[in-house]
Amino acid sequence: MTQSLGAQLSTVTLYERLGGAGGIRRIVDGAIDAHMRNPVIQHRFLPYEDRPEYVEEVKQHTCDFFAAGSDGPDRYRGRSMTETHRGMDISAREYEAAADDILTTMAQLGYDGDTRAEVGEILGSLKEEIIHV
Ligand code: HEM
Repeated sequence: MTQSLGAQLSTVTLYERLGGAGGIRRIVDGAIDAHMRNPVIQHRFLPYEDRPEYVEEVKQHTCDFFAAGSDGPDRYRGRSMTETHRGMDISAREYEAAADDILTTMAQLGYDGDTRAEVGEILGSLKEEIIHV
């Protein structure tokens, strides 16, 4: 019997639909580039421009974080979301700008609406751990 689309989707992890480690890396690279150009949040990221090794480390942590959160391999060794963003006093507007950058990058890379919505939900679930902490 042919599987319904819903049943097929439930057997393919989000990690696989994101294109695994390579796909996630393209999303993270594109999103960080977008953050650097986004007037709402660029001031948070531009100071790191002259620390390429550190940016690479944070990008690697972010890739591992996305992998772990999408049913891929769990190698995340970075800090918790609250610990990472504590003291930055990130506003809801800044949070939305960062989430928009990620979802817009995904649209530009050709990810379908369902996959983008799923990532959007995961991002939404992290909001309270990131803003005003
Ligand atoms: C949308 C949801 C967000 C997620 C999933 C997220 C995730 C992460 C992760 C995984 C790291 C690396 C942690 C580590 O290396 O230990 C990180 C670092 C960072 N994030 Fe976020 N973040 C989000 C939103 C934001 C927002 C809205 C801002 C500011 C407007 C922000 C600013 C930063 C900065 C500046 C760093 C580098 C911190 C440092 O090491 O000094 N993030 N984030």
